[in-house]
Parts: sequence; structure tokens; C-alpha cells
Amino acid sequence: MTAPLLEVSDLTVHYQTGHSTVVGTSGFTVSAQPGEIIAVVGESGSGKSSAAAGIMQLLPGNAESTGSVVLRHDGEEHELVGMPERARRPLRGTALSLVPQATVGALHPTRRVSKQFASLFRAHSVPKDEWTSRGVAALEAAGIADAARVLRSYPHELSGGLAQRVVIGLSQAMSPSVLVADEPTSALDVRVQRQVLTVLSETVRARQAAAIVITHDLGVARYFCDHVAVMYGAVMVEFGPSAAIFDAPSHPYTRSLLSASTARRADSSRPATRVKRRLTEESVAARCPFFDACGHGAGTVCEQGLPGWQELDGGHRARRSCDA
Ligand SMILES: Nc1ncnc2c1ncn2[C@@H]1O[C@H](COP(=O)(O)OP(=O)(O)OP(=O)(O)O)[C@@H](O)[C@H]1O
Ligand code: NI
Repeated sequence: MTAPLLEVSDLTVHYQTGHSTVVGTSGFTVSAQPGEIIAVVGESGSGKSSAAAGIMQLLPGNAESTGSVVLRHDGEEHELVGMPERARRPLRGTALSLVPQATVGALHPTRRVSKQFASLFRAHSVPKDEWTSRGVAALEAAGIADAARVLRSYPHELSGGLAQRVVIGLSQAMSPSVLVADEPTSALDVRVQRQVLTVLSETVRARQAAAIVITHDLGVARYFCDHVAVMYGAVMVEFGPSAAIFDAPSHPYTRSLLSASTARRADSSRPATRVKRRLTEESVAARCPFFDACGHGAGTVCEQGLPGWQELDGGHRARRSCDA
């Protein structure tokens, strides 16, 4: 097995609010091999964006992160946590790239596509005489046939699908080893979403890069991603190959997430929203995050600390102590 491109260990993100410290994500651990796409799923507030921002080290001012995020790019190893921002900045876009949310706003509306490549290339000191050929190559890699014309176009002259290919071309123009996409397509209609994800997954696999894709869409996790991480209450509760997660979900939360999505498809009603607790490091460590919902009463094993990982088959694991 080759060394993973991304190795995240025990990543924790805390937010300082008025008088308390809120946990965004705790103990997030994942690694991605070349060509691998990992989905992160879970309900709103479960810590997906906190994990993504922690990996990118693009955190708001009131946030603090601990743990380790190791990135391998061009034969070099970079530990992003604790690295001074001026050393980290040049790695973004080149070694590690954030795929922006697929909205019209992802492209500058009044600048030709070529200009948007130019600012990227300038920022990363690409020689000027290579800008056009590299822009064309990046667009072609994103499946755009008439790349030279698209490069000269303004965003409003492009269809939504084409604009999205441009965004994906831009995010990979510097051949980053790792892409992080937080809900990349949630603003698009379903048909365009699938086109974008097809391009994204094909380009990542073709380049043998790796991607972390945060999504609310279980279909995306199932059909576009190799592995799935399931989050609940700021912690990862299950991880495994997509087929294992969808065919043999183990954690009671994963099961409820999958059955809620099936029920929603059947009768279009939404599952009941749970009351959110503000999580602290103590409350995360105290019990299974799904304790309130799984029905096992007080004093049971579920309440005796955060369950450790149980290894199942083929890299599939779940953080569970009870047999619910
Ligand atoms: N800037 C912030 N300041 C304080 N708390 C925050 C901040 N950002 C996130 N949180 C808290 O961290 C927890 C995790 O939030 P996060 O945004 O990571 O979840 P998410 O899974 O991405 O949710 P969504 O699906 O709604 O995007 C939540 O309790 C949230 O309230
Ligand atoms: Ni989010």
C-alpha cells in the first residue's frame, strides 16, 4: 500500500463562544489513498464542516484545532496543524484545494475565465507564457471540449453545468493531491449535481489525487465515493467502504439515517429534528453520542463513556458498545 496523501489523526476543533467552549468535531481520524474519494455524512451540526475546515486549516477566529493533518505532495510531507499561516497559505490551491460550493458565486461574474486562471497562476508563480496552455489543459481535464473558447468566455455566457466544470478545472489546475469539497453541489438541480460529481470523481481518480466530499446526499456518498464516514454529535460513529455502510450499516445512528432517507423518499415527510445539545469535550467523552435517541436507558453501557471502535470486515468499523 502506498502512503496516504492525507492522514488526519485525532483532529479536534473547538469554538470559543461567550462563556463556553463548544466542540465542533472531536477525534476526527481518516486517511485517504491516491485515487480515493471519501464522503462525510451526518445530520446538520454533526461536525462535518468543522472537520473540513480543520483539514484545510481555514477556521474562524474563535476556533482552535488540535491533532494532526499530514499532507503528502510532490514527495514532501506537511503537518498543517500548528504550521505558521504564511507557510500554509502557498499549499492551498497547490497541495490541497478547497472546491467551493457550486453556486454562480464560485466564479467572479465580470471576469473572463482566463483571468480567473491568471490570478491562480500568478499567485503560485506559474510562468506567464504557460497560462493559456495550462488553462486549456485544466479545462480539458474537466471534460470541456472547446476549452479555448470557454477560457475566453465570461461566466454568464456559460451554462450552469459548464460553469461548474470550470470551477472543478480551477480547483485542480495546480494538481493538488487533496481536494476538500463541503457540499459542493447542494445549490444545483439534481441532474447538474450528478454531472458535476461525475467530473469531480473522474478527475480526482484520473490524477490519483484524493478527495473528501461532505454531503447531505446519501446517493452521492453511495455512488461517487469509495468510503463513507458517518458523523453524529461531533464524532465519527462509523466508517467503511460505501457498500458496507449502505448494505450492512452497524451503528444505530447510521441505521436511522438510512431508514429516514428511505422513508423520506417514500412519503416525502422529514424525520423529526432532535433537540441539539451544545457539546463540550466532557459531554462528548461521557457517553455514546446517540444515547438520547437509541432508547437504551440510564446506567447501560451506552452511558459509560464514548464507545471505542469495533472492527468489522474489510476496514468497516463502528464506534459502538451496545448491540442495539
Ligand atoms: N463559528 C462557530 N462558532 C461556534 N460554534 C460553531 C461555529 N461553527 C460551528 N459551530 C458549532 O459546531 C458544531 C458542528 O457544526 P458544523 O458546522 O461543523 O456541522 P455540520 O455537520 O457541517 O452542519 P451542516 O450540515 O449544517 O453544515 C455545531 O454545534 C455548531 O453549532
Ligand atoms: Ni456544514
